[in-house]
Amino acid sequence: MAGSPDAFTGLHLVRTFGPATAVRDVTCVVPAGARIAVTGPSGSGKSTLLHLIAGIDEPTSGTARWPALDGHPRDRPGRVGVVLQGPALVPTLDAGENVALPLLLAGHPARVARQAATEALDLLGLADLTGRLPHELSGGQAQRVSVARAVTAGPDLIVADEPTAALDSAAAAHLVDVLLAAAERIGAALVVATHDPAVADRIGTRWELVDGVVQAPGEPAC
Ligand SMILES: Nc1ncnc2c1ncn2[C@@H]1O[C@H](COP(=O)(O)OP(=O)(O)OP(=O)(O)O)[C@@H](O)[C@H]1O
Repeated sequence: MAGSPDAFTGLHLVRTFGPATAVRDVTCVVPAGARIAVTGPSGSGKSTLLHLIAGIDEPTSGTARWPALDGHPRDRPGRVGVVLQGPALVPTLDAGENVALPLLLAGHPARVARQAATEALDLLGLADLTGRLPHELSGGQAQRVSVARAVTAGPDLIVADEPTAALDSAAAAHLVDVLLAAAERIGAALVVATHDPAVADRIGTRWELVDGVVQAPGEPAC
């Protein structure tokens, strides 16, 4: 998407937790429509970097910007879609209600939110799951519903932290299909943290994190 503003830019991002430095001077750009896999060993800072990119955590120093949003994600509900590790659906709401939630929180009327949720589930081939409660879903189905929830408000950027971690290889492949299809349909950039080389290969550009620093041989992060 040449000419479109970048989804995210990070300048000298540092995030420390007490004496531990999780992200160490990362300068990176997520262009509009990009497909980026963030890989690296356990504890290398993948989740921390993704939280900074999603705007759900603040850097200790450095600058995080979302040019496509013209503001911070906290002030632009639904414009950054987030899929977190593990079960993240509200257990008392059915799949359709979970997917409608970001729009309800952004102040849309219930009827509009429910309609958009139905369309998001439909587009991703998940319509048959609409009325099911989270405990009636498999792990893979729950993660696919989480993707629908992340995209229902039409974000510019989708951030998914180890979305396939608890899934077998077939369910992981299906989840990647759903993520890529969702990003394509809404024209969003996609950043996925993963341990799984097969998942990383399908996403595209790879950022390798080592000890809080992005190593991206042949494919600079900035
Ligand atoms: N809230 C926190 N409080 C203290 N330390 C933290 C916190 N979050 C992360 N860390 C530390 O920061 C470092 C990076 O953690 P992070 O979760 O970002 O790595 P990761 O690459 O996502 O790991 P994994 O692949 O195991 O999920 C680790 O040393 C971790 O212990």
